[in-house]
Formats: sequence, structure tokens, C-alpha cells
Amino acid sequence: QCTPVDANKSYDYIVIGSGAGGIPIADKLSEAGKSVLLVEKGPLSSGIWNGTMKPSWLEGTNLTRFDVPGLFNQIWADPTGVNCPDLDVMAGCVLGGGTAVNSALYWKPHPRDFDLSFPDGWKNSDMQKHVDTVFKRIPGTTTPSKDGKLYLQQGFDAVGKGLVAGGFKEIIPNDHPDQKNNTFGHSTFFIENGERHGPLRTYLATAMERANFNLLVNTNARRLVRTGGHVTGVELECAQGQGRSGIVKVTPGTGRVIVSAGTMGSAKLLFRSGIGPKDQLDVVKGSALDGSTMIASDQWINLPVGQNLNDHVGTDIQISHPSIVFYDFYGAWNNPVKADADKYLKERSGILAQVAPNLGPIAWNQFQGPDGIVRHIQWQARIEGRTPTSMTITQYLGTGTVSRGRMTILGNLNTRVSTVPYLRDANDKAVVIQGIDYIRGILSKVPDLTWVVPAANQNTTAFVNSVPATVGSRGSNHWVGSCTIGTDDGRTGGKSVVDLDTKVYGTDNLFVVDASIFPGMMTGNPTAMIIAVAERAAEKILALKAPASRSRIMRD
Ligand SMILES: Cc1cc2nc3c(=O)[nH]c(=O)nc-3n(C[C@H](O)[C@H](O)[C@H](O)COP(=O)(O)OP(=O)(O)OC[C@H]3O[C@@H](n4cnc5c(N)ncnc54)[C@H](O)[C@@H]3O)c2cc1C
Repeated sequence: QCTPVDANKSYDYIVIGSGAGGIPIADKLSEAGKSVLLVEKGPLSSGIWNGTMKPSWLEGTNLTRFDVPGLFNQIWADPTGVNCPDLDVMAGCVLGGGTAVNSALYWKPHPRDFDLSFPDGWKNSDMQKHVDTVFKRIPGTTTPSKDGKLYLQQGFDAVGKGLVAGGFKEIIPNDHPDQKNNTFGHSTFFIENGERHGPLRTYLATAMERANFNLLVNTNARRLVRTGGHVTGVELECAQGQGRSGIVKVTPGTGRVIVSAGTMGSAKLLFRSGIGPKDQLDVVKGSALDGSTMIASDQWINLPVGQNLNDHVGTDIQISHPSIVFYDFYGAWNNPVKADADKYLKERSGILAQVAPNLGPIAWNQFQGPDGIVRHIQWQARIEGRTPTSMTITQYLGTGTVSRGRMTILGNLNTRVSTVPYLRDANDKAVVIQGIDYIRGILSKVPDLTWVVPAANQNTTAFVNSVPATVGSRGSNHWVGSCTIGTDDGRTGGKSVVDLDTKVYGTDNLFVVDASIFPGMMTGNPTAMIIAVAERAAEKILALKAPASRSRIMRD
């Protein structure tokens, strides 16, 4: 059912998007006593918030596909109603955003993840207290099954032994976030009691208890309503035939809007609101959907939204080892092994409490490129491949990458990655080759291991060159950067879209808080780091004085 918003109500803060950035910041702002409206375009997800999407064997329980770790891979089998159909990359458009659909891998950031690319005020020393807060609320675990056991670890053991023989040290990764050099460990997940945990179970739970916190789902933010650099409200429209429509206002004078719609979604919303490079705003102006209602061109704010785009550069290798045991997590959707389903339903234990497709080990190293920049590499293994004894290991090139891409908007208002960020720089490529060469050398010594990809006799450079630089072949779903934070104001030739308070340049009450503000790549999967950034942003935003108009109102 689609109903109009209450035109008489206004909010101190309207937060758009309920992902890794949006839920935590909405919680923090409501904790500070502000009235908050969190707007999410997708439907309910987790069972604890009355989500309903589930296979038949979960009927009669309060669990959904989003809660059961063994079903997380289902997004690749059938993303209908879960992914964002307006994007050309995979992302979750449900309550919780990526934190509802992702693999729940969860890492404390390496100090360099902040120190190398984030601006002053956002360095590791500034962020540490926020990281600590995040890990107090969401500790994470290396043993997701409630009984504390790890299941089907043959792949971990075979590769782990090889890594140790090759000089790697086994660690508990989040006990040593700064040790990302020749180390490996078990995957760490935001799972608790065998179910997906994370922001949906923590930040959203505390926010929901407050009378000053309000949540709308199935409601799309179409555009920001603004006069010059001041946003007065947000135009909403129903999604999936449900939700709310109409203009919802921020508190006159003092209200603020936080855009947390993800790296693609936040950029898209800014484009539709007349904020971005002229070529993109011209596309929106020329569109059938927005052309007649778009803000006048003399109000456009020219910022490099959509540029500085980045993602981990993925390179998949595949090995086979006779000890490896494949588990059919895909089959568990319709036809789970009865004993495994029972164990999960009764005890939240067993293989289905482990994230599909049995992720781990995760290993790290650092390599210096020919340009002198040290780059971080993460190898992430999973039991899946061409044969039942195969393991795929994705090599992520992270902190230190210099290649960047761009996302843009199309006439139908879908977005696309128009310049892929992968390996545009020769130094990035040199390190990818170095990393693959290194791990091949180590794993080749594992007894009985055979190479599936690349073939044992294929030269590493030729192999790396053979993997296309496309989202399909190299994408990692870790998009960052379209609304970069920094002091170099993008209106005057810099690359930054938001200032050090996460405020959009040229505006006085509009902020962006999500992965899109990351200036560069991080070492590991980004969720924990995004939540820490949201914690920091909440502190910064709450400390900001109200815009000048508010001071005038108060004096008059
Ligand atoms: C399949 C997959 C697996 C992943 N695995 C991992 C992992 O294991 N570990 C990890 O750390 N990271 C993982 N990631 C990445 C991680 O989930 C994302 O980096 C993170 O969720 C991004 O946070 P965000 O707040 O920027 O955006 P998101 O979490 O994407 O949230 C954006 C939200 O905004 C909503 N939205 C967008 N536009 C609008 C609008 N106009 N109006 C209203 N709402 C809107 C969306 O529906 C969405 O809910 C994975 C991602 C995917 C897709």
C-alpha cells in the first residue's frame, strides 16, 4: 500500500539508505536526542524486523534467507527482490543494504587503511576509538556455529599447512589488525548465535527503541528539494507499490539530510538533485523521468560526483586437493540435508551456520610496486570451483592502489560503471602479478595439490593479462569513492565532494556518510570500516553549529 507522507511533520535529520553507513549514523543521531527519519527503498530483510523472504524449510520460524549464513550465496542464484535493479553491479537493496546480504566478513582496519588515503582528522589515531566502539557493539567471531566448532575445514587445513610451510604465520586476524604481512587466519564474521548479526541487530535495535527514531521501508528518495545550498526536504516515492510518497521536510532552519545510499546510490541521488559534473546533470535534465522536475541549471553544484571510483581488484585462481570436501549450499535452498537443517534449526549449529561457500583461509601480504608504493593484498579462499575438490582463491588488491574509475547515469536513470577502476595503472598490475606469482610459489609446494587456474605451466603475467578488466571478472562488490572526502573542494578543481565534516561542498546542511566517501581502497572487506566512519561522521556532524540561517532565527 502506497500512502502520502505527513506534510506537517518535519525531522532534525533525514537519513537516506539503511546500509553499513546509514543504520549506524541514524542510531547515533537519534541517541543524541534528534528526531530522525531513516528512509530505505528496499523491503524488510531479517526475521527480527518481520522480513519474510525465505525457503520453505524456514517456514514457521522467524528466520529469513538473510539470517542463515549457509544461505548467503543465494543472492548469486536468485537476487530477485534483493539486489538493486537500477545498478549494473551487485548491491543489496533491502533493509540493512549490504550488511543484510553480504558474506559478513568483518575486519578491524589496518592502520594504513586510514593513514594512506584519508585526510587529517580521519587518520588511524582519530579513528581508533570509533573502531573500538564498533567492535564492542559487534565483536565478530571466527566460529560462527553456536557449538563453537568449525565444519568441513579440509580446505583450510590443506592450504593452511602450505602457507605455514611457506613462512606465513597463523593469527587471530582481528587481534592483530596491523599484521597483514605473511599472515593468515580463519575468516571473521559478524555472526552471533549462528545468525547474521551486525548493524541490523545492534544499531538498528537501539534506534528502534527510541520514540524519536522513525523508519520507512519500500520508500525511494527520488531527489533532494533544495534552494541553493540549503536542503529543505526530500521527495519520496513508493517502491514495490508500497511505502510513502510526497515531500518530507527537515526541521526549518536547523534540519539536515544525510545521504547513505551506497557508492552508486548516493551518487545517483546527488545527480538527480542537480549535484555533480555537468555532463551527468545534463543526462538527468534530458531524461523522461526527471527532465521536467529537475532543479534549474543555475542552481546546479558542479562537483566530481561519480569519479575516483574504486573496488578491490579481484583475480581468481583455483586449486584442487583430494582432501577438499564441497558442500552444496546452493542445494540447501530447496533441499537441505535433513540432519544439517535440523541441527541448524534446533541448535543454530553445523555447516549451515557457516557462511556459504565455506570461506577461508584468508591470508595477507604487502608488496611494493615499481612506483615505490606498498600495496596490500588479501587472498580469500572458498570451497567452490570446477571440481568437487576445488577451492577458488580470490586475490584482492587493496590499500595502495592508484587506479580509479568512474560511474555515470543513463537516460533511464540507471547507473553504470563507465570506466572500470581495475589495473589502469601499470604499477597496480605489476603488484597483482607479483602477488599471484608469490601465492603460486607457496601453494605449488603443497603435497597432492593440482592447479586448475592458471594451468601449472602458464606464465603468471600471461595469466593476469588474460583476465578481462570487467566487473564480471574482477569485481569484488567493495565499491568506494564516488563522493570522496577531502579538503580539495571539487567545485574548484579538487577531487573531493564532501568536506572533513562529510558535508557536501556548496551546501550547508547536506552530508554523505557511506562507502562513497572513502578516498582510497582498504585492505579487507569494508563493512567494519564503514561503520567506524559512520561513528566518526556522527561525532563530527553533531558538533557542527547549525547553518547561518538558524543563528539568525535564534537572534531575531
Ligand atoms: C554480495 C556482496 C557480498 C559482500 N560481502 C562482504 C563481506 O563479506 N564483508 C564486507 O565487509 N563487505 C562485503 N560486501 C560489501 C559491503 O556490504 C558494502 O561495502 C557495504 O554494505 C556498503 O555500505 P554503504 O552504507 O555504503 O551502502 P549499502 O550497504 O549498499 O546501503 C545503501 C542502502 O541505501 C538504499 N538506497 C539506495 N538508494 C536509495 C534511495 N534513493 N532511497 C532510499 N534508499 C536508497 C539501498 O537500498 C541500501 O539499503 C559485500 C557486498 C555485496 C553486494
